[in-house]
Amino acid sequence: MWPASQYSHSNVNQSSQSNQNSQRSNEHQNQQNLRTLGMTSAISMAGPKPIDIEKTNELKESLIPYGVFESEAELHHRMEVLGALHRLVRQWIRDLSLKKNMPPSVADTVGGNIYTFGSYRLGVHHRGADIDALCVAPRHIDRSDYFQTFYELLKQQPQVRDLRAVEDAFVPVIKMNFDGIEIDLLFARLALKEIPDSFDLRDDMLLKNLDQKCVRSLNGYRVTDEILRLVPDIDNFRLTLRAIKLWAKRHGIYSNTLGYLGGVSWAMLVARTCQLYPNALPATLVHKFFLVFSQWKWPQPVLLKQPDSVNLGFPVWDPRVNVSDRYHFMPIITPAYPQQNSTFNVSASTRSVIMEEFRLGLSITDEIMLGKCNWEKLFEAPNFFSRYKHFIVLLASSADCEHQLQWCGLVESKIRHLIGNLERNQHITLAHVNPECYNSVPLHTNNGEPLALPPGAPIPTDPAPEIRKNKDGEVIANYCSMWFIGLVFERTNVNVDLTYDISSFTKAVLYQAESTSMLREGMSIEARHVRRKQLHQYLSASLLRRERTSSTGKRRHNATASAAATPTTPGDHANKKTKRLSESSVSTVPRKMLGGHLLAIVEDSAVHAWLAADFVYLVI
Ligand SMILES: Nc1ncnc2c1ncn2[C@@H]1O[C@H](COP(=O)(O)OP(=O)(O)OP(=O)(O)O)[C@@H](O)[C@H]1O
Ligand SMILES: [Mg+2]
Ligand SMILES: [Mg+2]
Repeated sequence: MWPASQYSHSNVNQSSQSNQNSQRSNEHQNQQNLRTLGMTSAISMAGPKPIDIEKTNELKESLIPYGVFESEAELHHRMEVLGALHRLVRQWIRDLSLKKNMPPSVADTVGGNIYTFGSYRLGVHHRGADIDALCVAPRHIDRSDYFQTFYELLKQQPQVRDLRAVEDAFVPVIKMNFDGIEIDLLFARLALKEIPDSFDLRDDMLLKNLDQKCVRSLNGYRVTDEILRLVPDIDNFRLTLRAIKLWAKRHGIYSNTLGYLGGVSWAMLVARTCQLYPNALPATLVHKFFLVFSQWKWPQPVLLKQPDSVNLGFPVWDPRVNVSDRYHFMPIITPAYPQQNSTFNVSASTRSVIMEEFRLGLSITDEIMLGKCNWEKLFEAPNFFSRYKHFIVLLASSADCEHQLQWCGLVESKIRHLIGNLERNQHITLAHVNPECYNSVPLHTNNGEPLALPPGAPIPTDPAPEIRKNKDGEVIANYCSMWFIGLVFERTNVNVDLTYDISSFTKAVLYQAESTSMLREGMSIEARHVRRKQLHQYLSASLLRRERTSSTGKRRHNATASAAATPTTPGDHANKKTKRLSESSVSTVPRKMLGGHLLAIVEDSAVHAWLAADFVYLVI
């Protein structure tokens, strides 16, 4: 039987719900008060005034409607899921040890553990968030075993859905949905004969002789552990971080993949704020967070402590040594050896979007602290779609639900390269990617067969429209996901050619899919320019209106617009391009071919563009 208490210290989620945990945080606080936290002394040691207590209570209340806190039953379910996973790991390691000719008496003692990290371990995960966990195995169990036999074992479990292995990633991971809970499970093999039950992974020397992938996999746990140790008061840190994470999600700047900040980066910024105001309460800490980071002199790094001087030869972030580290836009450095910049994906565009949000956050929290408005204002989602006149819509389609999950993962992980390409275009001042992924629901005919429609087309009823089929004559369902990028141009009345920026991106994605044998029939990627008034062709009016209503987390929208985006197969582009142009809403505009590029002369001199996977031309 899996001992739940084994995890009570590392897995407790809301400290207010656990005496044991708040006891731990008090002890922790006392220890922390004895030493200076962080790289500098505190900005203010001031304790709370009655108004801070009042504002903090209001803050806590205002978070509730957003599903930030889980119920006891939901928390309990997570513990059960972890228990089941732990038993599976133990069973797998034992069976495999026997298969590797280990005597049963020894196989019974080699152990193996699950360690949680990330937001769940920090105690700040919101409802529906994933659990990040690390499977730690003794030395005779290999990474290849993990991706073969353990994967197979998981596959046999009736509670496991959406199982996928990402073996060649920078940090290899098995992802799954275990009885309703999303799990990211990493693997590390230690150079030890056995892994005792409550084994501590803090010792840097454990990393000696481990391979890079194991070191990176252990890093998440070690970082989370260190963050908790480096904040002066864990409860205040947690509530502040919950508020900041919610704010960042609502404002579309929560995504490591897309070049904004991910959970661990937000945690470190909040931890630094807590160090600078060690006795402040969450309301003040949220306010000070915006004060500190709206003024931060990037690329000056954010560090939670003096980096360790361990030297085991693993690469660490150090701009004195690595020239490339000097070009990072917003370094936020993890506190455990080997220290890394957690914001490697941030670009000039994403940093300017984040900084603008910090400034707005400061002015709103100024008002809140003065009693001029309440916390809801901080969590109001700005309307992304009314902010820009021009957008690029990126469409990723495939023929099957499972393919779509994989395909979207790959495309999303590459979007920052498209942003990079657009940023380098001299006519573009800002390329602002919205981290939301919108899904268009496959449409069906009266016979229940799937249906694809070109953008802008009304949904036909009778006669039944053309059904897309593969080479074997089977009907192809169309799953299409969309991302939107808002564009700001430097000026109007110039010609802007985005052909290369777009096509180099789509080609690179297709190339990668092909070279990793991921590409399947029906998978396609396409980028189109749309103007604000054309957005209704992609997003339903209610969704466009809903921009301001509440919801948390990374949403996957169903964008049931009057028309679903047209999926294409990679070989389809040439035909589709001509077709799309002739169907375009600007078909009355005179056109002529210029040097292989279509030039559109737009009478109202507004920006116009046609984008295809391999063709883009803008006239401003
Ligand atoms: N860019 C990164 N650099 C360093 N560590 C990272 C990075 N991204 C993820 N990690 C590690 O993996 C952990 C889990 O990542 P994940 O994206 O699930 O974030 P999280 O902190 O758990 O927040 P969320 O609530 O969004 O899941 C992080 O806490 C961190 O330890
Ligand atoms: Mg997580
Ligand atoms: Mg995760």
